[in-house]
Amino acid sequence: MAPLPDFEALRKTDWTPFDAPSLVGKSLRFVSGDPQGKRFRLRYFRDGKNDLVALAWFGEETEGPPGHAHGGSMAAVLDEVLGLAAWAAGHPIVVGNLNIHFRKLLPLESVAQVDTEVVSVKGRKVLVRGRLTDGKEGLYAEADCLCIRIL
Ligand SMILES: CCCCC/C=C\C/C=C\C/C=C\C/C=C\CCCC(=O)SCCNC(=O)CCNC(=O)[C@H](O)C(C)(C)COP(=O)(O)OP(=O)(O)OC[C@H]1O[C@@H](n2cnc3c(N)ncnc32)[C@H](O)[C@@H]1OP(=O)(O)O
Repeated sequence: MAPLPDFEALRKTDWTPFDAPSLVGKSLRFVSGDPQGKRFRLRYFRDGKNDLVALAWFGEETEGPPGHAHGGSMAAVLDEVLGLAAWAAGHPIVVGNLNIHFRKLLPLESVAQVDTEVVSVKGRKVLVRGRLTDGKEGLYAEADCLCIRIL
């Protein structure tokens, strides 16, 4: 069996844990609902700038290209994390448009980092930008997520 992800080792010292269900309820099951699952395992934090950040483990069941994550699995993670970033910034939204550039294959059984930033708020439209990386120089994907306020 593959080694379990060591989230604590990857967590930066100025990150504080973020409790997603207490903000948006327990319906976020597709991506982050099973912290011990074989597909995804996610942990949420706020970083030193108060932006939402996620550590996301891509298990073997996310496979697309041999040995690597399916693009749809990366899209699912980005959809949830960037939408949740808007909620965490005080905007009750759904995702209207998610535009992803896939830059590099993401190896299975590895933990990736998703950094987020709310870049603009115009009326009901909240634009969130995200980067899915290896936590260092390696960029797997970057995305712009247009969120629309529903409340
Ligand atoms: C019945 C259940 C509702 C329950 C809600 C309760 C809880 C909230 C739900 C989820 C939150 C939970 C956790 C959040 C964390 C992660 C989220 C996961 C992300 C998702 O997985 S979430 C599911 C996927 N998501 C959808 O399933 C959306 C389906 N869709 C719609 O629900 C509508 O389509 C909507 C609301 C998007 C817009 O509809 P609408 O009628 O309210 O607004 P309208 O069309 O007037 O647009 C207003 C202005 O936004 C611009 N605009 C709209 N859509 C655009 C687009 N696609 N591209 C570019 N611009 C767009 C217009 O151009 C206009 O711009 P302007 O004002 O400048 O003219």
